[in-house]
Parts: sequence; structure tokens; C-alpha cells
Amino acid sequence: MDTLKQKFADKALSLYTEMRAISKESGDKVVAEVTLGQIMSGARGIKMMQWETSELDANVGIRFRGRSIPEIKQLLPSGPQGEPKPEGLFWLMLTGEVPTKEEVDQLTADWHGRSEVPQQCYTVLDSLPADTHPMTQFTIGIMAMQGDSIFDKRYAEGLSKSDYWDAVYEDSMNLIARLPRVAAYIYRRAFKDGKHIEPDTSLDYSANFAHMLGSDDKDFRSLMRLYLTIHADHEGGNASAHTVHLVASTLADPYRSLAAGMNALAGPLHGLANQEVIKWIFEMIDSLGTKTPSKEQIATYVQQTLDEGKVIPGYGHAVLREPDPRFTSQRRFAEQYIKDSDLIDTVWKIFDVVPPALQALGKVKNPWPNVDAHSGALLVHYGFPEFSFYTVLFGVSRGLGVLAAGIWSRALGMPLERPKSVTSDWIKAQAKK
Ligand SMILES: CC(=O)SCCNC(=O)CCNC(=O)[C@H](O)C(C)(C)COP(=O)(O)OP(=O)(O)OC[C@H]1O[C@@H](n2cnc3c(N)ncnc32)[C@H](O)[C@@H]1OP(=O)(O)O
Ligand SMILES: O=C([O-])CC(=O)C(=O)O
Repeated sequence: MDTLKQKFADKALSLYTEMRAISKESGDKVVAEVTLGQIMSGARGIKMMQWETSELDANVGIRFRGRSIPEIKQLLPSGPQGEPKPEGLFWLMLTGEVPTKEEVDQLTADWHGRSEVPQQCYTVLDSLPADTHPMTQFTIGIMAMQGDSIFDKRYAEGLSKSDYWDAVYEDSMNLIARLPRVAAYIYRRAFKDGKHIEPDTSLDYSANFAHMLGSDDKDFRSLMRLYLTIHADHEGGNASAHTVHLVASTLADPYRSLAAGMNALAGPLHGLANQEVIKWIFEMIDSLGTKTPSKEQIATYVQQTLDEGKVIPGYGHAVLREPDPRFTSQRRFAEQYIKDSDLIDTVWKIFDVVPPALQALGKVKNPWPNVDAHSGALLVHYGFPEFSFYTVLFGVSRGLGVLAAGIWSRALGMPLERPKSVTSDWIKAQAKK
């Protein structure tokens, strides 16, 4: 067994035993109350699942195994310019330990060794019109590889419950290794006349992904390391993670559950917001007729968007109540590496204008930017203006978190998820009580 798998197995076995005992001895303990308002507003704040890999604090933002974004930037092995490598985050999410540089290098090599994408995936993608939305291509590409599922095959042969995690680990590692190649293939067929670029296995996961997309710029490589790290996980309740968790709880294999979650990520209130942000900014620039709009001009455009009954993409959050540290870390990156970008200046002016405008509505719980408010402008700067592709990048990263969490779920023997629903009659009766 490889080191990561062995380390995980040791940790998971002891936690499994502990969790079983807690469930048996303290399973009846009441830990929360649920209001009618929560039931009627998308289950906000209801604690209803276990998720090992990260936890979201409304003010601090995401913590991966207890470490905030500024902390992981300090702690995890990094690329030459100091941005953390997503390989290290994956290791941390699975083991709770910060890996050494050697361990991260081993993981890079392991993923390179598993990264060959089966021909049928390319054949299926090539059969789609090139202008099929990249997220649609991505889920189809993932499903086209489903026949390779080790979990599915071993389950059909009669897999013991205690070995579920092992097969899910193998599928997850294979998927993570393949996702950048599938994503880059989609990008190049959609936007670069199908001129594909072979992987360079001398590079780390992120730099190789950047290379296959078509950029060997060292700053863009660093951005990819940061990007793939910070988008990976946002506890279990967000729509993509929860979908993966729900679907996997039926023992659908990681290919099926990840594809399901990617469809959730493709919604404009969730991961697709990153394309919506840049689209909205481009439309604003067109409408105002200037690439350097003033704050006053932006404020007028924001008000117009709100008056049309639309949301301001990239602002607001179901849990966060402060600026998203993922926004802030991208801003820091831009401050460090990018000089004189009108587009990025505009993103920062929007940051000054939108929160008071949303606050003035009196109903928005969080007027601050989320992760999606910044990412597009960085990608445009490095030569990737094709915004319909952006959510695929997010998806490659999100795969790391949700698949790591999925390995945990099977190792901890988590059951089928099946919460209770209620009808409006029940709600009316409760309201009268
Ligand atoms: C990776 C991610 O998924 S991060 C989120 C990405 N999504 C976006 O950026 C889209 C824009 N933002 C939004 O639509 C929301 O803020 C969400 C979906 C992220 C969170 O939704 P909620 O938890 O329901 O937010 P909240 O409780 O503050 O909503 C209250 C009201 O404010 C509105 N509101 C919230 N954010 C915004 C916004 N950015 N622009 C305009 N109105 C907003 C809601 O639509 C809702 O209006 P309603 O009562 O008329 O239906
Ligand atoms: O946490 C959420 O609901 C949405 C989000 O920011 C993410 O999934 O990254």
C-alpha cells in the first residue's frame, strides 16, 4: 500500500471505531432545534451531515482540517513562487497532517502515473458540438469514464463493506489524476481548434494543467496552484459537495457522484457565478463604453442590474458574513504579480461599490464578495477570456475536496442519506401551534 493510503487507513480505522461508539452511546443526544424558517429557506444552518475535510466559519471562512487559507499558504509545500500545491491540500484533507515536500512529490508522481484518459472519453467528447457548454462536456466526459470504476466492478463481484473505501480511494485517485486532461481537452477542442497539448510529467499537477491548457507562464502556473487549492472544498453543505455526498451515499461510484455534483456546480447561484461575474463586467464595460469605469458609473450600473430583478454575481453567500478569504487571497495574488490591469482595477472598484448597494436593499445577509468575484479577471489577464470554461477549472479543483470527503464517508461507514420532507399542510399546522 502507498504511504498516503496507509496513513489514511490507519487514521480512518481508529476514527471509525470511535464514531461507532459515539453513535451507540450518545446517538440520542439533542444538539439543535430547527425552525420553520430554516425548513422554508433551503435548510440554512441545519447541521445534518458529517464532513471531515473542511469546515466553514461565517467570519473566518474555510478551514481545511482546522487550517485557514492564510495558514495553509504558510504551511503547505509550495511552488517556486510560494503558492501552495493542491497535492499538499489533498494529503492534508485525507490525513489531517501537513505533508513534507517529498510526500507531495510522491503524490504528484502517483497522479501522473494514473492520468491516462481512456480513448472512449475523447471519442464521446468529440461527438459533441464544440460549442456545447464546457460544463456539459465535463460531466459527460466524467461519465464516459465510468466504465472504468473499480468500485463498481468490485461491488458487482461482492465487495465487503469494510473494503468500500479502498475501491473508492482507487477510483478517486484515478479521477483526480485524469480531470485536468479531460478539462484541457475540452478547452482546446472548444476554443483552440482541437489542437491538443500533451502532458509534461516533469511538472507538478497545477503547472502541467496550465501547460495542457496552453500556458507555460510561471505566474499563471502559480495562479493555478493557488486556484486549485482554494476552490477545492467548502465543507459539506454547499450544493456541489452535498450532491456528491448524497449520490455517493447510495453507493453510486465516484464517477457518477462527481458528475452529479458537477451539474450542481454548473448552476449560476453556485460555481457558474464565476462566468457570470466576468460576463456582467464585460456587459457593463460595453454599456458604459469605457474600460475604466468610475465608481459612480459602476454604482449606476449596479442599481440598474438590481432594478431589473437580477442578482449581482460574485456577491453574497449562504454562510459567509465577511469578505471571502478566497477573494482576498486572489486579490493579494493580483497585487503581487499584476501591474496595470484595467479589468482588475474594475474588480476592486466593484468591491467598494457593491456592498453598500446590497446593504441598502435591507434583505441581503452578506453584502461581501465571494470567491467568484475575482477569479475571472485573473484568468482574462493570463490569456483565458473564454469565460464559459471557468466553472470547469472550479470543477477540477472541487473534485479534490469532494472526492477526499467521499473516501472518508465510505471509510466511516456512512449510511444512505435520506432526510425528511414536509408538506405545506404540515407547515401551516406547525405555524398555528
Ligand atoms: C462558489 C459559490 O457558490 S459562492 C456563491 C456564488 N453565487 C453568486 O455569487 C450569485 C449571487 N449571490 C446570490 O444569489 C446569493 O447571495 C447566494 C445564492 C449566494 C446566497 O443566497 P442566500 O443565502 O439566499 O442569500 P440571502 O439570505 O442573503 O438572500 C436574501 C435576499 O437577498 C438577495 N441577494 C442575495 N445576494 C444577492 C446579490 N448578490 N445580488 C442581489 N440580491 C442578492 C437574495 O436573492 C434574496 O432575495 P429575495 O428575498 O428577494 O429572494
Ligand atoms: O459554501 C457554499 O455554499 C458555496 C461556496 O462558496 C462553495 O461551495 O465554494
